[in-house]
Amino acid sequence: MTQEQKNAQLDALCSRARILPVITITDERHILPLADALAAGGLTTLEITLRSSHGLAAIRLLRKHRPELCVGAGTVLDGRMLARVEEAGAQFMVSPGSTEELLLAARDSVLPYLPGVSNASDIMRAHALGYRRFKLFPAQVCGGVVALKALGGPFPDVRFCPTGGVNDDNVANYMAQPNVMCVGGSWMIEPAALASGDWPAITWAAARALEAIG
Ligand SMILES: O=C(O)C(=O)C[C@H](O)[C@H](O)COP(=O)(O)O
Repeated sequence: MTQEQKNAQLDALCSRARILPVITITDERHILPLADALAAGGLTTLEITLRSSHGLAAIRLLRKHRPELCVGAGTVLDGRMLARVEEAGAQFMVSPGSTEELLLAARDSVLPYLPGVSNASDIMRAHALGYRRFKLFPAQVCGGVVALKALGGPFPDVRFCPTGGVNDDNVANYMAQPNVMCVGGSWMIEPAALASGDWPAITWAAARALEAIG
């Protein structure tokens, strides 16, 4: 698959998702009810991070039992992790930053990949390899909407998924930027709700996040 085709795949995936919940599983028993709670609130494209040891198992479980969801892998840090998420059945990959190793390995993968960038140099390195779609991370720290406006000048063909510090108060402003295709974040998964298994609260927070972008 060409890089252009993967960019088109990412466009379709991100515009369908609008908000990409970033999920770190700390207890295997949370996997299905958490995914169901988010889906009930309208969030059906999920990024499962490999921050915890349950990440790969969660991707496998969701692909097997929730085929209607779109399940990607986050925190993919190197080629070895990339191979594992492919094998687990992930439908897309995301990383917080980018390395040449990962950018090259992901070009050979069938999976669409959103490399993380935080500045113009990061974008230029990946741009030279054909990448046009990025995770801006950590978005708020990188300058948020002001940074997105500034990056739109030199990179008119680039679109972003800002992640890191996005919340109900700023999400609409992010989504209003012409170079934003979707946003990512964990704000709708409140730790207290997760710990107590308050799934309706998570459904409500997911729906509220979507409502915030209209
Ligand atoms: O784990 C990764 O691979 C990351 O890149 C980090 C996450 O995307 C952010 O931690 C989400 O940001 P918050 O919504 O502010 O929690």
